Amino acid sequence: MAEMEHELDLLVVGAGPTGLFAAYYAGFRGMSVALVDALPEPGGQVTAMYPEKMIFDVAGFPAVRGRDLVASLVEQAEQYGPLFLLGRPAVSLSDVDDGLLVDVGEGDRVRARAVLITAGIGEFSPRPLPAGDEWAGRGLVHFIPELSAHDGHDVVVVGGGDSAFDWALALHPVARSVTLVHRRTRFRAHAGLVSKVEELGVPLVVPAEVSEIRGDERGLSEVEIDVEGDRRVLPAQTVVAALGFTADLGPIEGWGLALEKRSILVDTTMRTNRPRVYAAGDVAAYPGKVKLIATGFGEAATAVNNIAVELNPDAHLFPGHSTNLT
Ligand SMILES: Cc1cc2nc3c(=O)[nH]c(=O)nc-3n(C[C@H](O)[C@H](O)[C@H](O)COP(=O)(O)OP(=O)(O)OC[C@H]3O[C@@H](n4cnc5c(N)ncnc54)[C@H](O)[C@@H]3O)c2cc1C
Repeated sequence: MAEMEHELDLLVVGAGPTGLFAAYYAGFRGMSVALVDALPEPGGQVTAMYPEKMIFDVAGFPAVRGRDLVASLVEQAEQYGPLFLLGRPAVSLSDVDDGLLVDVGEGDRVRARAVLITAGIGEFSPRPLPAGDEWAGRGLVHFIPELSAHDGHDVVVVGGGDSAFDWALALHPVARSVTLVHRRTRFRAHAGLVSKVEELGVPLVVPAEVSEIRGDERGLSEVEIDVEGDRRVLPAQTVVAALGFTADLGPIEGWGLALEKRSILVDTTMRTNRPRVYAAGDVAAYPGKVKLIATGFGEAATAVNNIAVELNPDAHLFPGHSTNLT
């Protein structure tokens, strides 16, 4: 495929809650914007780790399910038609005339007048399932963007933490069967969550390890597990390897930014030490920082309004009230 170069006012690196809200805000301020994320789905930590959990501390929502919050953020951002580049890591950052050039993999680049890094805790890599990671994308998944894709499936969930039990709970109403397999007899998951899954009658097979995944070109069809030396075969069209994620700022650490531990130092305008490069959300550090969704939203607005002035010195820092749009 031909390599592409996109040219925009603002590139947002990371489509988690902070990046999504920043994309909305940049559109509201009249900027053209692209969002790049290494994950194939937007929503950052919320989508990857707790889409089914209720969140109670997002302003205006007494309770909101993770996936619903992400869907609303996407809908809000889409009003201004941002370009989504998903499943693409931002690899390098270099200065060019009047802006910055970011390599987003596969030879594609984004030329932007400013860059806002909302990379959270970095790129996630799921911990692999040793006995079958070659089935990834063919029935083996590490997280589930759309529950209905597993409608009527026999599902084997592997893991013993909160996410494994969250997936078992979420899949139970749609799947034909759900079985949870864990290599230890004790679970790291919250006891209340374990009880809920037990009450649903989901078999918890412990101590057991997946020894082989089998199937054909259409996808996987069964999972062989080793239960203390006994081999058992479970039918499965989906295996959820909920073994956790490792997160790493990766290439961003080499972008010449002032860092503190694994975060990017910013001033009160969210500006980093590199011209026209800003940071917000979990990845941004300053004294007194609190890493929460609510904080990221405020920082996104601060960053984008300051970027608006940096790109157009005649613009006002205060954006006006969104209520004036109607
Ligand atoms: C289990 C759990 C429960 C939580 N519960 C709550 C809660 O109740 N309330 C609350 O306020 N917060 C909660 N949090 C924290 C909250 O999820 C984070 O504060 C929030 O997700 C931060 O959003 P963000 O957009 O800044 O970063 P993230 O959500 O981390 O998103 C960053 C995105 O950047 C992408 N990225 C990173 N590096 C690159 C790169 N080089 N190129 C392309 N993309 C890249 C990542 O793939 C990711 O999608 C919880 C977190 C966890 C793990």
